[in-house]
Amino acid sequence: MSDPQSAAGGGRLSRQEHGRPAAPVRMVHLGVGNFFRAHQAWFTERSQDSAEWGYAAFTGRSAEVANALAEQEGLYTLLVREPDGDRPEVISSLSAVHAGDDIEALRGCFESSELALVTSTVTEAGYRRATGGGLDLQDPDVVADIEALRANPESNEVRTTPGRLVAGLLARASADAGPIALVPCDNVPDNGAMVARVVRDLATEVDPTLLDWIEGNVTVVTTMVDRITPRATDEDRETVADLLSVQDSQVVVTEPFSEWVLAGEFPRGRPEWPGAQFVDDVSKHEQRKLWLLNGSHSLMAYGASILGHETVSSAIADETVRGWVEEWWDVAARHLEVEAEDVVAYRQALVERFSNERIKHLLAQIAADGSQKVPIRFGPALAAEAAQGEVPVGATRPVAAWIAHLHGHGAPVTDAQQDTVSQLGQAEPAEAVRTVLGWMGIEEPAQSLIDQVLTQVGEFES
Ligand SMILES: NC(=O)c1ccc[n+]([C@@H]2O[C@H](COP(=O)([O-])OP(=O)(O)OC[C@H]3O[C@@H](n4cnc5c(N)ncnc54)[C@H](O)[C@@H]3O)[C@@H](O)[C@H]2O)c1
Ligand SMILES: O=P(O)(O)OC[C@@H](O)[C@@H](O)[C@H](O)[C@H](O)CO
Repeated sequence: MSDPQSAAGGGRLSRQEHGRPAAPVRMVHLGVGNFFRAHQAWFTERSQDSAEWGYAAFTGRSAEVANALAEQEGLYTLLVREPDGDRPEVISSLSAVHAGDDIEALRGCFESSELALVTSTVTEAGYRRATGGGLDLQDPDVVADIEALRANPESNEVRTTPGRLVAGLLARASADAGPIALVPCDNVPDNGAMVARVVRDLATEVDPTLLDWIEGNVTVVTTMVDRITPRATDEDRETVADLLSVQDSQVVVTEPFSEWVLAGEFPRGRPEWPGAQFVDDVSKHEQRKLWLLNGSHSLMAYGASILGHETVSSAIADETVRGWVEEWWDVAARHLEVEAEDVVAYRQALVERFSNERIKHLLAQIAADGSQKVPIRFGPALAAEAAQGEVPVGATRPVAAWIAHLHGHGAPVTDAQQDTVSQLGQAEPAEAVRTVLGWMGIEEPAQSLIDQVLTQVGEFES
């Protein structure tokens, strides 16, 4: 690897300067957000066999990131934010970058027998699920994708992630290009089963004969992914300009920690991905991370923003907030499958990670899309507590904080289910609590439980 400092002063990153030609495309990624660039692309960069494994990356929605990355030949700087300084790494694993609506290019990738796997990070909402987990067949974009692909399997008018995956699989089946692995990397429990289901649901509507081909050729890998990756700022881009003498509009900032646990088959191989763990079942890793890390993130996003905090590091330094987090962790820990000492160590490590003041992780960013996050982060432990009788305050506080947030307190409300959450915010409070508890799997909540949440909502709003 050449010295990135040799890149032309103040110029752009270039493959020639960096000394790494684009690797052959053997992977597709959907959703070129910050996290993908800090995680899957970085693991690939660090693989011993990275010269054989290039990504064709497709944006989720707008073409902006694809255009900007194309100007830099797919290269970008990952700024690893250590507690005492920044370490820049130039990442070159994106061999091609396309706008998400370039379905022709997507189809071309799927038709190649060289393509081995498809990773995705399109947010929880991007998989277009209805309550219950199946594909949302009422979603107008899903309906449009089904109509477009029914009318023409080679249609270029495909907008949703399940639609794009099915368009790709139709092309691959037709080209007889062989098996492929789908590898979702979003914070969704059992994300492999989730993707398998929405893909099958959409294929069923478009062309049921594809189901047999999927059965014989598509494996779905379930993953637990972790690396705190906030959005980069102008200041971060200036830091890279100072450190590397390049103007990089696509800087990504991340923490030093990273974790990737995967379960499933890769019929056409994969990069070596150093440090990734391959296991039979990710569920205990996934619960530990989703409930302890993401759960406390959401609790702080709603509760601590009401106290005026803007970032995770500021929130966790506040003793009141730290107390809420510890109370939630005490509840979650009772329902985790991992060893008690692992939970203790994980909690300590999380406090350290959250306290990294140099990571400006905005609570407002974490607060988005609560309708997709609150039930999966808090529901299982809360429902288990409710089934046992009296529910500790640490289990209900996150729900109360979210409802106070929907009432207009703390971070602004942005949600993929905007209509639903607006109605919830305007509903009679006890009814809103009942509805949210229902989403958490508590169908007939005791009046005492509803009263407990209402009291906590009142505390947040006073
Ligand atoms: N940022 C993190 O710290 C982190 C860590 C672990 C996992 N994740 C997972 O990665 C996902 C993406 O996070 P990020 O930090 O990259 O966010 P981001 O905002 O940087 O990127 C989101 C990506 O998803 C796409 N997208 C958004 N809504 C979509 C939709 N409805 N349909 C299709 N594509 C859509 C966007 O176009 C973009 O490419 C998260 O939702 C989370 O599940 C993030
Ligand atoms: O990315 P989201 O929106 O699913 O959740 C917000 C954060 O909790 C999340 O990004 C964490 O930082 C991440 O999951 C750490 O690995």
